Amino acid sequence: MEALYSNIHYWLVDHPTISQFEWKQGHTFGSSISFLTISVSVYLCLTLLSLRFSTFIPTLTTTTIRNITAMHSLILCLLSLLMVIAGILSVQHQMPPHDWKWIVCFPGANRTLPRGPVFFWIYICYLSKIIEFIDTLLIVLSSSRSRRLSFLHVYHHALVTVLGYIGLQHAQSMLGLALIVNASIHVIMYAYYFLSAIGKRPWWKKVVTNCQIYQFMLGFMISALMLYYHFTTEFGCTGVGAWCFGIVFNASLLVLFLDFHSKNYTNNIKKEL
Ligand SMILES: CC(C)(COP(=O)(O)OP(=O)(O)OC[C@H]1O[C@@H](n2cnc3c(N)ncnc32)[C@H](O)[C@@H]1OP(=O)(O)O)[C@@H](O)C(=O)NCCC(=O)NCCSC(=O)CC(=O)O
Repeated sequence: MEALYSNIHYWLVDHPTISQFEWKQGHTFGSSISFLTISVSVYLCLTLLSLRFSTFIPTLTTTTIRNITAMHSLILCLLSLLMVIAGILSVQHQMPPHDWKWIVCFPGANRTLPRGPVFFWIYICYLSKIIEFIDTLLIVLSSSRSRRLSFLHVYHHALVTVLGYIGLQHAQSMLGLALIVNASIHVIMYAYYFLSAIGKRPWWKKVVTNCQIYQFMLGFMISALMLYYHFTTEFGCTGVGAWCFGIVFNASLLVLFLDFHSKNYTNNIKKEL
């Protein structure tokens, strides 16, 4: 058992590529402003064009689209699970001994650089947000696109990538925790999408939405703690400027998800009554 743990720890934390990782703008793959701008612009342009010219876009047969979405969702589900495990091990490894405050507040005044295993996995999470653009492509190519290509979906996919970039660039406090929480939610979300795609639509759709809503609420609570440390400790916390963008995004997603919740589930209760 111990040998298995050491092996996992080596491949997820201690391997030189991971332990010596450093986000260097312009050097690390995907770290240039042009990479970010082009990726997000191409994503938005193609999505808007597909909305504008939806009648010209062929829809794939149900079987083809289901097989591709099932495979894509399974890959993202497993990748998210990997990020949860690696995120926990990396935080444990990189956190100074018994300094629990570090989880929500990386020491400021140039004392924290975006390097080491925690930032490696945040970086993988950032790249995974670009892979998640494929979700939108799959929706566009499916027959249910008019129902599922929502503002919430496109807004989330475009902005989360930008915020991941800004967070890495500024070694934003709380990102390690955000990685673990968000990847955990994505494990169940992509499991839900996988099961839907293979025709076994789970009964727990509402549970997934509730978990997403709790995630955004938790974001506010942890932020309050981070701000407390920021204003009461000698060096403050890193990336408070980047956090300002993040918290506005968090608030907007909370509003959009509450709206999604009331539209999708409140009517069901009324129908049941
Ligand atoms: C329960 C939810 C996860 C999903 O709600 P939806 O109404 O979109 O779900 P649904 O029941 O229509 O989904 C089932 C349909 O999705 C298809 N499907 C399968 N895999 C998919 C994938 N990877 N991306 C997009 N769609 C996919 C299935 O084949 C099925 O199609 P068919 O219906 O044709 O059989 C919800 O809580 C939610 O997140 N809603 C917002 C919509 C969204 O885009 N969410 C993801 C990004 S936001 C996010 O990720 C926030 C976060 O960080 O937590």
